[in-house]
Amino acid sequence: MIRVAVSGACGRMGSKIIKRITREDDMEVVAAIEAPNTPFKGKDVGEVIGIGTIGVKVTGAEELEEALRDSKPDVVVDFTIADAAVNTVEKASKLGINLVVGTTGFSIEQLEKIEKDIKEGDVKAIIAPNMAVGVNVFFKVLEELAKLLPDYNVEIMEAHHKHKKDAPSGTALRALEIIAVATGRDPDKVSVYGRRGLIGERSDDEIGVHAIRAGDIVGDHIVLFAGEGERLEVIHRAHSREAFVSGVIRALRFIEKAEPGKISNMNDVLGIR
Ligand SMILES: NC(=O)C1=CN([C@@H]2O[C@H](COP(=O)(O)OP(=O)(O)OC[C@H]3O[C@@H](n4cnc5c(N)ncnc54)[C@H](O)[C@@H]3O)[C@@H](O)[C@H]2O)C=CC1
Ligand SMILES: O=C(O)C1=N[C@H](C(=O)O)C[C@H](O)C1
Repeated sequence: MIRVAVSGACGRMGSKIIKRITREDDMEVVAAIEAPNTPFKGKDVGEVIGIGTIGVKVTGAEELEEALRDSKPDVVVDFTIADAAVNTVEKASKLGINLVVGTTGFSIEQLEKIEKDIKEGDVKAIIAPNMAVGVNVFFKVLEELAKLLPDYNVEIMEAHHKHKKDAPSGTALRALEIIAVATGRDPDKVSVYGRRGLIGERSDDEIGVHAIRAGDIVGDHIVLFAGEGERLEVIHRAHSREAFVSGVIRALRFIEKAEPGKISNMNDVLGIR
């Protein structure tokens, strides 16, 4: 049995991950962590997320370390916000617990800390801005297209629900990085986030990144490669969060095979080279 602690347990992703784990026969939820001083503290997480009692009480993140020590999970899954995920990684690494992190919106400094904690703790970790199988194939396609069409103008567009806190999405930023690196460009130097005013002509080097927030859009990513007289568009649309949840379940089954002290990604889980 894979013993799983879920941080962000009552959120859009955390609640669906818990629901799915309760239906799998090789894994179980042993801890449910929520924001500090959560009103759900002490309530059964199954009751809170509408699946009935599962015997796991919600704990506030102020007691994260204690909760992890007591529940002894094999893996902590984190779908929260960047600051919270940094803390989850720190505590889990210190206790030698493996990690699956889907949270996005990290700063460079936060990513450096995460990397350092995982290395020092020598734990296994899978961190990916998008766990959907299709998106990870989409990344591979983008890398190939960028090499095949190096002179084409690239624009990245993403659309998400109105509740999403970070922008652009972690997936759009990963797409930017993949395309820039594949064509020998520095993503930080060539990215242009939205455009406004009398900004002049577009340079050939730049990569535009645009974020839409509206209603209940689960997650769309569109990358266009435009040349003279034509354009090629690659589109991934998540219809349901189950696409991400399925990826999390695969990551949970893979993690024992991951390299300790290092951050693995969904390519490692899915065997994409
Ligand atoms: N990698 C992937 O495939 C996906 C990644 N995401 C990312 O996952 C994150 C969460 O997304 P949603 O579930 O839509 O957000 P949400 O806002 O519905 O859920 C986040 C949950 O974390 C809780 N939380 C806040 N601070 C906390 C703390 N210190 N400790 C524990 N819990 C805390 C909140 O109360 C909330 O219940 C975002 O960064 C999002 O971009 C979302 C979908 C797929
Ligand atoms: O917040 C979301 O919802 C999502 N976030 C991830 C991201 O930032 O890329 C992945 C997915 O698109 C849904």
